Amino acid sequence: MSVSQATLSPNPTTSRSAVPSLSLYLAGVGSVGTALLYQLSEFQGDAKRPRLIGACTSTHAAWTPPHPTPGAVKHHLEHGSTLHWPAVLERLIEHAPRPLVFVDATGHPDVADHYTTLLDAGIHVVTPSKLANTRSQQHFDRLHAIAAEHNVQYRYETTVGAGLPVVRTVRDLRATGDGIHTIRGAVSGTLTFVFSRMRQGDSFGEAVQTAIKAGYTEPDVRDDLSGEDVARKFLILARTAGASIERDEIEVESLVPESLRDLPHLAFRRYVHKANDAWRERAETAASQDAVLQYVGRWTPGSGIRVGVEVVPADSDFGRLQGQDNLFEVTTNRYAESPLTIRGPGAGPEVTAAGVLADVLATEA
Ligand SMILES: NC(=O)C1=CN([C@@H]2O[C@H](COP(=O)(O)OP(=O)(O)OC[C@H]3O[C@@H](n4cnc5c(N)ncnc54)[C@H](OP(=O)(O)O)[C@@H]3O)[C@@H](O)[C@H]2O)C=CC1
Ligand SMILES: N[C@@H](CC=O)C(=O)O
Repeated sequence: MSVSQATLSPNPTTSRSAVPSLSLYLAGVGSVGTALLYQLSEFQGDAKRPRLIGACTSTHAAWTPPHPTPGAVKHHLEHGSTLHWPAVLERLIEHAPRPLVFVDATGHPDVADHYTTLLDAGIHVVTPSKLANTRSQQHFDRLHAIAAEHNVQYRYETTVGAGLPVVRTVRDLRATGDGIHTIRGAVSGTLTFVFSRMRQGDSFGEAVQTAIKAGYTEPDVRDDLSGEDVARKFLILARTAGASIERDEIEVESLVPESLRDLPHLAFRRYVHKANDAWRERAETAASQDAVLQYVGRWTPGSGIRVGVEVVPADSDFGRLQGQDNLFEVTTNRYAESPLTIRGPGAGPEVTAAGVLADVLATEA
C-alpha cells in the first residue's frame, strides 16, 4: 500500500476549511514521540487538543484516525506503508488541513532537511532535534527568515534543557534589550546522570547503559559522550541570543577514549566499559579534593564557547546536581549581581514531550 492510499479520516482533500483545530504530523515514534502520543491522548489542557493526522518511523508511515491512542498509532504504523518521504511531504503540503504543525522527534539529519520545504509551504515546525539549528549560521538564519516570510512558527524550545524554559528565556532577554555577559551551564542530562551514578558506585559503562535505558541519551549515545550534544546546545543558545558563530569555533572535550572513537554505534555500546578505569580514576581524584566531575559549558560573547569536564566543589550549585538535572546560570546587564538561574531535569521522554506539546500549542496561541 502506498502512503497516499493509507487511511486518513476525515478526507484531507475536503476537510481543509471544515477542520478548525490544530493538526499535527509526528515524525519519529521513539522515546519522545511515544511520550508525546501519551500526552496527546490524555490531553486536558485549556486549548483544543491537537489532532494527529499522521506519523512515521524510519521505516513506516501511516495516516491516523482522530484522537488515536499510542497503541493504535503503533498498530497503524506496523500495518502502514513503507516510509517514502516525497509522498509524505506531498500529502502534507498539498492536502493536509491547516493550521498544521510538523513535529520532528527523529533526531535524523534527513528529516531536518525538510524544514525549509515545510515552512515554505506554511506549515509550522516544532522540533526537539538540534540538527537543523547547528548547521551553518546561514542555515539557522534562513530557517528563521522563511518562517517569518510565511508567517509560521519555527519552535525549538526543547533542543536545550528539554522541557525547561531556556530558549524562551534567552529570546526574551534579547527581545527586551538585556545584554548577556555569559551563560554557564551543565546542560547534558546524560552526563550529569552518568557522573552522579558513578558517585553512587556505578561504573562509567553501567551508568551509560542505564542512561540509554532511561531514554536520556541521543539516538546515538556517542553524541552525548563526545560532548557534541553540549556543543550543539551552546551553539543554539548563542545563536538565539543573536551571536553569529559556527560549530568549528567551539572547543569540545570528549569523554570517549581515542581507541573507541571509530567503532560503529552498537559496537561502541558493547565496549563502552573500556573507559571505566580512566573515568573512575578521574572521579576518585576529584573526590579526594571534596570535588566532583561535571560536564560544563560556557558562552561569553566575544570569547566564544568552551565545553568540557570540570572539577567543581562538591558543595556548590554545580557540584550538587543529581540525576538528569541541568543548571543554567545567565549573567546579564540586569542579572549582574546574581545570575538568572534555571534548574531541573534536562532530559527524559516525558519532560521533553511536554515541552514539545507546549511548543505545538504555542504555534496558535
Ligand atoms: N530523549 C531526550 O531526553 C531528549 C531528546 N531530544 C531530541 O528528541 C529527538 C528524538 O529523541 P528520542 O525520542 O530519544 O530518539 P529515539 O531514538 O528514541 O527515536 C527516534 C525515532 O525517530 C525515528 N526515525 C529515525 N530516523 C528517521 C527518519 N529518517 N525518518 C523518520 N523517522 C525516523 C525512529 O524510527 P524507528 O522506530 O524505526 O527506529 C524512532 O521512531 C532527538 O532529536 C533528540 O535529540 C531532545 C531533548 C531531550
Ligand atoms: N541527550 C540529551 C537529551 C536532551 O537534549 C541529554 O542527555 O541532555
